[in-house]
Amino acid sequence: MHSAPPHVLTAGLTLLAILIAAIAMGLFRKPLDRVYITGGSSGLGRALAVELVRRGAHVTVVARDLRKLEETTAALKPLASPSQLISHISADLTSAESSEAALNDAVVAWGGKAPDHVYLCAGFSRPKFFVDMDAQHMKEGLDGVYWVSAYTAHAAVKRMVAQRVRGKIVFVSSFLGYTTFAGYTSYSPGKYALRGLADALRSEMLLHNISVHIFMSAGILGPGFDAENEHKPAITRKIEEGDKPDEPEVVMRAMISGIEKGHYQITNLLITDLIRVGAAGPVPGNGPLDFVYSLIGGIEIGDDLSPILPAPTAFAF
Ligand SMILES: NC(=O)C1=CN([C@@H]2O[C@H](COP(=O)(O)OP(=O)(O)OC[C@H]3O[C@@H](n4cnc5c(N)ncnc54)[C@H](OP(=O)(O)O)[C@@H]3O)[C@@H](O)[C@H]2O)C=CC1
Ligand SMILES: CCCCCCCCCCCCCCCC(=O)[C@@H](N)CO
Repeated sequence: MHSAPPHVLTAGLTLLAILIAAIAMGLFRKPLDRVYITGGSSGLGRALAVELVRRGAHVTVVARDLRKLEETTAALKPLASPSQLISHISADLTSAESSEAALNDAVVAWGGKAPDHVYLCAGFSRPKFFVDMDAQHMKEGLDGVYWVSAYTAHAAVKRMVAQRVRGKIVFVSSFLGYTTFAGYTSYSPGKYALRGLADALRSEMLLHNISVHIFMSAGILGPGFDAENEHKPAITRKIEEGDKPDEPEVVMRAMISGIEKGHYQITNLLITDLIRVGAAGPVPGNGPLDFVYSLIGGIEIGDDLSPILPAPTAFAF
């Protein structure tokens, strides 16, 4: 019977003690994800902030209204452990300068490190007939739907690539970024444009190990939806009866589940999938069911919405 000589035992025990101490000090722990959420003070963005704080990330939310932001971080902090950094930044993201400044502010808390997850949830919608709007309304549409995300994506990608941070950029477009109808002449252009940006960026970011996703959501209940409904033309309302909007938490789960499945274009409604397979272009699909969708989605409906509308179409303009 051989037993280990005492000096080997001592060395082994010392190594073990060092290992236990290192684990206790968190030396082998993966650093927490640094998450940047635009539009994080309301609706989908806020639901996402809550979820990602619960999952243990550092979370910074960005929006304009400081009061809503303060209220949001006050609700987030009790969900976080002491090591998680929770903060907010007030900025109007429709300008390139303030978008870059907001991101610069955010990274200070992370020791200058770029975010590894960027969620672009900010956006708004004011449905109106084209004939009734002025040039200012048209411009605000593109600013508040396209530029509000494009500038932040640009600032974030520059930092992430420079620092070789692998991560994710997630755009939030809409069902109305594939197809559209009366009432959305100031909204759909920006949501289509986001898809054009994301499609090209997805391809470029393969070179940098950054995955790009775009969420083509159906209706989301909440303050944004209430505001758009105040002035929504009756025909717009009527066409939308084909969609039952969901609570932000439900929509947020569909978005996260799409990301986890590795989907590039994420959907949360069957009609969106039918339209996606016809409209998506040269980007990855979501699996074998896409073929089935394309058979149904290929049926031409033109301007006759009767197969999908719940009632005969008598519109009050
Ligand atoms: N609601 C719906 O039915 C649908 C919505 N979407 C899209 O999903 C996203 C979330 O929608 P929803 O949950 O309704 O959002 P909400 O309207 O509830 O919240 C919008 C958020 O974006 C912020 N925001 C808006 N404009 C700016 C700006 N210029 N600069 C900085 N922050 C801004 C708002 O804060 P603040 O005003 O303080 O700046 C708020 O935090 C949007 O992009 C929307 O277009 C897609 C499909 C359906
Ligand atoms: C030409 C083809 C027409 C087919 C119509 C069928 C069903 C209607 C589904 C409408 C879903 C709208 C969800 C997105 C809403 C949105 O993004 C805004 N609420 C913005 O906030």
